[in-house]
Amino acid sequence: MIEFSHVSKVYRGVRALDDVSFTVEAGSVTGFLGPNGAGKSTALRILTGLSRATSGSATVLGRPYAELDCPGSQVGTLLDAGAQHPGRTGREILILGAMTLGLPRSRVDEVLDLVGLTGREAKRTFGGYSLGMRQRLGIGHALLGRPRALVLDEPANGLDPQGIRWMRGLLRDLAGSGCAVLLSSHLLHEVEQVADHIVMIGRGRVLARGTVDELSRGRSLEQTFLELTANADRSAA
Ligand SMILES: Nc1ncnc2c1ncn2[C@@H]1O[C@H](COP(=O)(O)OP(=O)(O)OP(=O)(O)O)[C@@H](O)[C@H]1O
Repeated sequence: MIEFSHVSKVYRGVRALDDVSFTVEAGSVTGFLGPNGAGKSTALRILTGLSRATSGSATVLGRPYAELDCPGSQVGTLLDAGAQHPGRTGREILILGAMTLGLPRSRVDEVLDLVGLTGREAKRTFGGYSLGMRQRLGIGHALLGRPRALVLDEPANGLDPQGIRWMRGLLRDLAGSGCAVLLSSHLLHEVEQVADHIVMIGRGRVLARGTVDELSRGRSLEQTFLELTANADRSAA
């Protein structure tokens, strides 16, 4: 469903990704974990056609993102919740997204309901939105076209505890209906609760992948994460 195959990316001498391979199956949530600068955003940008791999390939639904027909209705993406015009209202942003995808306006109301934004909040301009509201709107925007794959970069960032619980339920429901969900996060505890599979990267390389149980091996996921990333730092030094 989502596949990275031997993806490497070099930015002017900086190796941001080094031979990254993993898959995300339909009907599952994969948490993509790594410390700052590990290469998570670079990988997600390559997957969604915003950046080009130096070598290797990344595909969604069997094809590179740029080659998908109407990608917005097949793959939902949220890479930067702040990337909207500050003068547009939340509703206008969703209406524009719905129009681009050829969807009726009724879908906008469904999505607002799904992400828990009230009619009053939807009438406010994006510039006045809190980070949590931006995340909710961004997730709603990603879901407009009822995509079969969802790619989210730090979606829980800025959400309050109720928001985090809401998102967990939403992602589980989406996976339950067959969607392939890939999300990056720093929130280990949160990822532990929502993900079926984990991929840990450090310094651009996959350090470990497997189920939460396989990776934590009776300890906390945090301990495994800290140990693996420290080892990666030591071997790079
Ligand atoms: N456009 C760019 N030009 C040069 N180097 C870049 C560029 N984008 C990312 N990098 C470098 O690539 C590496 C990976 O960065 P990336 O943003 O993918 O990491 P990340 O895991 O998403 O980090 P964070 O959790 O801090 O967002 C870093 O060393 C970063 O400095």
